[in-house]
Amino acid sequence: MSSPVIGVLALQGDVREHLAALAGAGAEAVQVRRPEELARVDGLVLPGGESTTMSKLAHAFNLMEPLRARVRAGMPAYGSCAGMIMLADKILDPRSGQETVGGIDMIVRRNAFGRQNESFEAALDVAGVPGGPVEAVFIRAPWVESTGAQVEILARYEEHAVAVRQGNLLATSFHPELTGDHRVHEAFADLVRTAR
Ligand SMILES: NC(=O)CC[C@H](N)C(=O)O
Repeated sequence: MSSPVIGVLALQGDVREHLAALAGAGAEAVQVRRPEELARVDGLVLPGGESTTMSKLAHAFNLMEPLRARVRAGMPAYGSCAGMIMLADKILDPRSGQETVGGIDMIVRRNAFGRQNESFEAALDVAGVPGGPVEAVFIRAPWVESTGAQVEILARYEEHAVAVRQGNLLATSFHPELTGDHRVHEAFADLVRTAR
């Protein structure tokens, strides 16, 4: 089967790292900054960065409604960290005017791990990612506060859900794009192939 074309939302954040991880996972990876570019991809990664800024830029680039429409229509999407926040139906503690694309029936808490623990790493078993624990890098990460019935929790750190899936939507609190381990991106690329 030909490799799927996977976009990385390139408004802000660690776009390059996701492009490299997708290439490492055998996908064709392209940047998405305009509605025409979004229309051409089979799946989309929403990177880590700053969800408030990403939300504002998505509006400024006329991407918010097209993103919502494609997610509603079933396009596979994967959000890491700020990208997870973008895929959440609800933010517990949004900045004023902060909106999300939504799609995953969950409430997330931004910067949830707090000052003492702003950045840390942990080896986590992630359901659907074979081959042993994933080295998970958390940077001012959100956690999932609560989920609806359709949401599958794929990983937890302590008692908190930090990786989830609902249908074709995948989200992690952590940043697999920073470790050189491409298994999470491979799992997402498989999801995109299956959905095509
Ligand atoms: N590394 C990250 O993506 C941080 C996310 C950031 N704290 C936010 O609220 O968007």
